[in-house]
Amino acid sequence: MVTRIVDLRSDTVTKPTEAMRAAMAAADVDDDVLGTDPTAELFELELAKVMGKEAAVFVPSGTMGNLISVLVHCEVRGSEVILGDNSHIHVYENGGISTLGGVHPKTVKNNPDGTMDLQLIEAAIRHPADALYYPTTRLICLENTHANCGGRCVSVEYTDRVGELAKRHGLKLHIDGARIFNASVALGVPVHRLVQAADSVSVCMSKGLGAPVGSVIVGSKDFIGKARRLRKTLGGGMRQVGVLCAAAYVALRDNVRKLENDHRNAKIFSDGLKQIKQLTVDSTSVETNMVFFDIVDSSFISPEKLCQLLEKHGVLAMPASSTSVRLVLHYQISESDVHYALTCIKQVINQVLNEVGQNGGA
Ligand SMILES: Cc1ncc(COP(=O)(O)O)c(C=O)c1O
Ligand SMILES: C[C@@H](O)[C@H](N)C(=O)O
Repeated sequence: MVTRIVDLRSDTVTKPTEAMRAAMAAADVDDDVLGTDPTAELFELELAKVMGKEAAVFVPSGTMGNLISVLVHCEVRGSEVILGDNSHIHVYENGGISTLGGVHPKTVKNNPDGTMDLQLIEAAIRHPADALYYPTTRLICLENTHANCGGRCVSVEYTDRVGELAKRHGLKLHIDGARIFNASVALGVPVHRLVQAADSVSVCMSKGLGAPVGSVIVGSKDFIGKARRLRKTLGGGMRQVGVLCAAAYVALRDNVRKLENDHRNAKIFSDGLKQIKQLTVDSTSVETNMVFFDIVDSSFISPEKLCQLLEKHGVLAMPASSTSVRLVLHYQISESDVHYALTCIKQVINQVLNEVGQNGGA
């Protein structure tokens, strides 16, 4: 009988706090499609200010935030976007920019730290004056923190250099900032400075910040005007959305300060995993709330099997590859939960080792 749940599958699993639920219940609402929901307006103004941009629009998900941003920047037929081959937009968003927006993705290899070599980005750019048979590059996308690169932070210096490169070539820069507040806290750089070079940012309120639903796109007034219209086209126009914005407002107010503790717990987890000889973890890559670890010999236990056995102890995690597992820390995971999960991982590995009759143990 499982009496304790430690959910490390993702920071998308965070549930609304009592303060969020109270704010949702008390929210002053009206019809946001008619532009009159006061709580939505208040929250959008606040987030635009925090991010240092002119305007903002609330959207149901980070996927829609990225989709709308790419499609507004690439509204001319035959447009191409340069993005990481391991980016969330390219890997986990159903190819929406192409299937719904007709935008052509031009991938550049992501480095382990989440960046793309500037020379490779520049080499990938295709200009309108180029050969008739080329698409035209109109946008570069970055991701900060970078989820598939272990939640690594992209520095403000690198972001600024990509912004300069984009401007030099008449391109726009979008940042998938699903976890931009994690990057800001880990780098010690104010979030508005971190995204200063970007023309648009999609910010998730529903991950480490803990709101139940939603993301926000920030950018210029003109850009957000087009984004709001495209949101409606995509069926994302919401009526009394102030109920959700009220929770997002509380998340912004209360939970940014909790991110540092998530990063601390990730480090504690990573250090504990290093003590288990059947596992390897690159602790230098643990910069924020994610920990990826490899099973040294996945022939004795696969990531899927390990996650299945851990679930019997109430520890929930997700395989990241055929040899690795991803753990994501969030403010509903305590340090005690971290130590409990580590104990369960050791127990499961010893259990399997005993079953296969091997010597040694975790
Ligand atoms: C880096 C990144 N971008 C975008 C998204 C999409 O957000 P959503 O799940 O709200 O569509 C996610 C994950 O959820 C993500 O990890
Ligand atoms: C899986 C992915 O879409 C999600 N953003 C996560 O990190 O959990």
